[in-house]
Amino acid sequence: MKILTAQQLKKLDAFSTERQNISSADLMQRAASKCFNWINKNLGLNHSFSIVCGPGNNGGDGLVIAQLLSENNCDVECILLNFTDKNSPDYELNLTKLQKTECKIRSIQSENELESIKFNGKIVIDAIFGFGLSRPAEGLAAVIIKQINSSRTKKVIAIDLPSGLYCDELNAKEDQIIQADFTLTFHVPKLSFFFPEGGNSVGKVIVLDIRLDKSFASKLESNYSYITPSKVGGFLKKRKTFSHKGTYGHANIIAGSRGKIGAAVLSSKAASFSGVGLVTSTIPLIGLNVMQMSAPVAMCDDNYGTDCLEGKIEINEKHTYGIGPGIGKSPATVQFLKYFLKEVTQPIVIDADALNCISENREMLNDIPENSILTPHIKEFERLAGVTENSLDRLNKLVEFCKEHKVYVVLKDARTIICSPQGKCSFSLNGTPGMATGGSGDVLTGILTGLLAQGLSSDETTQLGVVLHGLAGEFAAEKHSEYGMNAESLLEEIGEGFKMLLKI
Ligand SMILES: NC(=O)C1=CN([C@@H]2O[C@H](COP(=O)(O)OP(=O)(O)OC[C@H]3O[C@@H](n4cnc5c(N)ncnc54)[C@H](OP(=O)(O)O)[C@@H]3O)[C@@H](O)[C@H]2O)[C@@H](O)CC1
Ligand SMILES: [K+]
Repeated sequence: MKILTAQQLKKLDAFSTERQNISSADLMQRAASKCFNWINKNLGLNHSFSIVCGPGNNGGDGLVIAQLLSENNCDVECILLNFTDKNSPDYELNLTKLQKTECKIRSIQSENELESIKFNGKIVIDAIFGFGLSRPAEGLAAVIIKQINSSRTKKVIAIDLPSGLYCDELNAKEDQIIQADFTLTFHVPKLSFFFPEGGNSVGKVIVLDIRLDKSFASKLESNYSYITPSKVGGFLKKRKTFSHKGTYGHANIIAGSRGKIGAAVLSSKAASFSGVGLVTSTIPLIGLNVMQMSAPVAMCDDNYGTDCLEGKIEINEKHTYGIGPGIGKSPATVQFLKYFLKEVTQPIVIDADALNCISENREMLNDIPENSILTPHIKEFERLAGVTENSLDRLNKLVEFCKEHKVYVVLKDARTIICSPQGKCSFSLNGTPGMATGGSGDVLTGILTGLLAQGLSSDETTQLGVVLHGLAGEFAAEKHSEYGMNAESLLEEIGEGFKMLLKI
């Protein structure tokens, strides 16, 4: 699904109401009903609700949610921020309707009036600003945002976007933004959700389908899209009854050096849980016993070096290679990598120290086969493509890099970004902060190599692999918490990830 700018969302909104022959107020009613239903189903109605409304249509959504809560006999208070008299028409219409209900309404003109408002113990619904934010929140809006953020609220639910967060621009560090537990966003997540500059404020993102015109949306120009489990589930190939290990490809994980054999084990095991027919681990001799004992499913090729990989590898055209986890950067390994890249012609997966060796020996960039998949984290990417100033600068450099080198890059972060050789970027919302531990990346390399080996294209591999890895993380966090999980927990949950993708 395409990620759209605020301007495009406005166009889509206008087109959809015209096409469906409904008014903009009807669309607002639909959007707000979706929010109400989500709250009812997931949090229940037995709470004290405080709804804070700004002057635009985001505030209008808040007013309709207040009506619905009030009609359902909830304890609800609506706070109107009157910093302008230019309220939107649908806001005015819904305020008149709300005034006919039992809902308590308080109109706030100045900062002193905020002192009497308490958010402690309440569910706060943030409907101050949505995608119409045109400048940083200041004055009354900034003060109330600060007050909500520092209160002991039960939960904060942001409608469409946390107020103060831009839709498709970067916020400055000092900007006041609502820190939401949940963001109920309409139609599609917004670009800013994927960047660390504001993305920490969104909490858990719930995308609500408000039936905007999908065919019109698909024709809008956007370089960015959002990957969902339901989209990538379709990339999985059906396994045939009469099939054997040779049917499903051969992943060859080139990894490890003295003290870093664990990386090779994690990658090889992850590959073996990805549906691939066969796994070979190409490791230095030092890792042979460890690998054979901890990953008996993997065959070992220990012909290249004792403590680290060295020498000239013989390329097998039938193998799909993933190279890098734990290989180190010793001069012998750099030579090994140089030779490998010169010889290999099929797309490969390149991770970790292999990327660091390449950034220090940039001529190797020219030898990377087309459509290969590079999986740097932000620091590794900056070593390859240069230091970046912020997320938007990084995104632009990412597009340039992928186009220039005709490769896919999976830029690993809390919100992983995939960029294709055509410069198209896909974003995933799957994953959890519990995955921010050593070895998670090695697991991703294994999954990607295993999927690529099964004949999926690089495009399918990156999208499916990133979502699957994120789902495995979510299942691990559910079982062990975000604190009590590690990269090995991900391995155990890859199967649950597959089960979910197969159900959709
Ligand atoms: N298509 C969809 O997806 C649907 C969208 N819907 C909803 O509409 C929302 C977008 O509504 P919107 O366009 O009215 O803008 P919104 O965010 O309410 O704010 C605009 C107001 O705030 C003001 N303002 C801005 N910044 C300010 C600041 N820093 N400090 C003070 N004031 C500031 C601005 O003033 P101005 O910039 O004109 O001076 C204007 O008065 C969207 O997020 C979603 O919730 C649903 O109802 C239905 C389907
Ligand atoms: K909001």
